[in-house]
Amino acid sequence: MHGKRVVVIGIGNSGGDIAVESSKFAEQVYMSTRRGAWVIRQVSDNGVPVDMMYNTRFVHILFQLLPINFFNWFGEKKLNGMYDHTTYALKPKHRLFSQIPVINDDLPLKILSGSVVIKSNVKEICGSTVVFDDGSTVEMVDTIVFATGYNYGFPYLPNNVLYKSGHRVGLYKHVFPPNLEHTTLGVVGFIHALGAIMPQAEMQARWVARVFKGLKKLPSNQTMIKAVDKDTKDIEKNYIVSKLTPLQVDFVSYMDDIAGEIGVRPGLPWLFFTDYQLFKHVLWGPVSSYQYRLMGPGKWDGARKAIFTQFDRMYQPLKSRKLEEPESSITGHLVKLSLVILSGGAVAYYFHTHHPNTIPTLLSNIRPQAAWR
Ligand SMILES: NC(=O)C1=CN([C@@H]2O[C@H](COP(=O)(O)OP(=O)(O)OC[C@H]3O[C@@H](n4cnc5c(N)ncnc54)[C@H](OP(=O)(O)O)[C@@H]3O)[C@@H](O)[C@H]2O)C=CC1
Repeated sequence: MHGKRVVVIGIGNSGGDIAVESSKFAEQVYMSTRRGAWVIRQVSDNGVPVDMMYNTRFVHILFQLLPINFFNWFGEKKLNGMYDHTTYALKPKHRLFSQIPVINDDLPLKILSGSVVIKSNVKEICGSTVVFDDGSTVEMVDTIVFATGYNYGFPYLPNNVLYKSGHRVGLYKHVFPPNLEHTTLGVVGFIHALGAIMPQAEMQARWVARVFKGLKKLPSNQTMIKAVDKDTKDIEKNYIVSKLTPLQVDFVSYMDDIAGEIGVRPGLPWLFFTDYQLFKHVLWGPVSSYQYRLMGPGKWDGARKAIFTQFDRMYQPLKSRKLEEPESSITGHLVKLSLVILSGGAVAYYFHTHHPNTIPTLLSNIRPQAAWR
């Protein structure tokens, strides 16, 4: 890419990475998008990694209680507060939580400094000239990168193994083909969520191991097929599922769901009464793999301590210069607590009056499991 004029087509996470990296050496990078994208940062408020900040049970409960449009509005406002997506020519046609966002801390800076220029969709390519939908052109282009996504397929499997559910390869809970006579195949890592793949793949692998060992039975083929189709319908309610983006799951719901299969899902009410300090960490802290090692098969005695110290480990590399720690303010804590109690009360009251079944259903979903009681 050194000294080249580059056009990157597609503004997914591949396109974002390629544009940013090549802009360090290229003469000029252009990035073409047909519908734009929301660009989010990995480093969130106070420098906390975005998944440590938002992949928490508290946020997850709010997502279940409040309408998705509220989170779209809130998230888009926060993102535009950092860099206005219209000014940066990024503003997409879709809402924040209906597509995979581009996670890229550097892209806005590259756009601001002019080393990456956002363009509309490509209309045609004439020799070394690229013509865009809005009539503008870029001349003397050396390299065009098609960062236009993947086709997902299993060409090495017999057709009868695959069950299609809309755009998705229909796997029971994204792992088991639902129409096999015997459970001899499990697919691990074939999902996408706003969270790291490693803990999700680990959870799937733990389930697969138990099924293959005969410790856990799968439901009948018909039940699995029904569940696959329901899952596809559910995700399509708020998310644009296409052949390019068929793998989406909700991080916490999915982790808890598979954990339920294994018998390792932590129950909040149970923790509240038996270990309040741990309850607070499990409710407010990131849903990391440690939470699924507290009890049940695969229990790890170090899990509780690991949960309490996960932020220490994250901050450790930053402690490269000794500074005085700021004192925590009691008033700040009290204000935060009152806000939480007030908003929690308001939300609970609203749902109690408008949707009387929601709260009992939610509580029954987060109850402790028999496997580890
Ligand atoms: N660091 C990481 O964790 C990374 C993760 N990934 C992941 O890999 C997966 C694939 O990502 P990626 O390769 O970016 O692919 P995506 O499918 O996410 O994005 C493809 C992009 O190409 C555009 N596109 C597709 N077809 C056309 C076309 N015919 N004409 C014009 N534009 C087109 C799409 O536009 P439109 O939206 O309009 O359809 C979209 O902007 C994703 O899950 C992604 O998150 C990828 C890179 C890095």
